[in-house]
Amino acid sequence: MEAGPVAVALCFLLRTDGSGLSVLLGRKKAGFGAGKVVGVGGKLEPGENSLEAACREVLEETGVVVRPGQLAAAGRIFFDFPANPRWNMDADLFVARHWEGEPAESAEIVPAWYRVDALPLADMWHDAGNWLPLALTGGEPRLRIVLNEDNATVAAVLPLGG
Ligand SMILES: Nc1[nH]c(=O)nc2c1ncn2[C@H]1C[C@H](O)[C@@H](COP(=O)(O)OP(=O)(O)OP(=O)(O)O)O1
Repeated sequence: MEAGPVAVALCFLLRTDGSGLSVLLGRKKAGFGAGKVVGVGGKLEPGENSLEAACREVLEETGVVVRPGQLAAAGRIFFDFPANPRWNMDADLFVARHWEGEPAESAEIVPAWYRVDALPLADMWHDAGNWLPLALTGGEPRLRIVLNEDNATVAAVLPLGG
């Protein structure tokens, strides 16, 4: 029997300053997607919902304290890896404009602020351009991203059914 997708939660901290809207992303130091700039987040632990997982991952990866009530739903993306279905992930996206603390490097990521109108797409997963700008600007994407056999480039972007 094939296992279902792994549930993950991603949380994008957003701030506005003189140069416009910026988002906190992280360069991944190890694990899945190492070397890439990625959203802060990761897999749900048993018994956790995605809001709780998002808050825990923000704390673990950046040291920032954000509470479930400070998150707003920002979409849902199913990362579909037909060549390696064990990597399939069902990601709930959140944004937050309020939190406590300053981001700091952790064992998992090096966090940094990026302008939303100048996202580091060349350093991210190829699919990020298909969903991240929309998610950060209130478009609430609900998409299935189908990866090619190389598990990297995008084969198709489809609406999420159901
Ligand atoms: N195609 C894709 N595009 C993207 O932008 N992010 C993706 C992606 N496929 C997976 N991800 C993200 C979602 C999730 O946050 C992350 C993988 O989860 P984790 O960071 O928890 O995995 P790791 O293997 O590093 O951690 P452990 O759970 O400690 O093993 O990769």
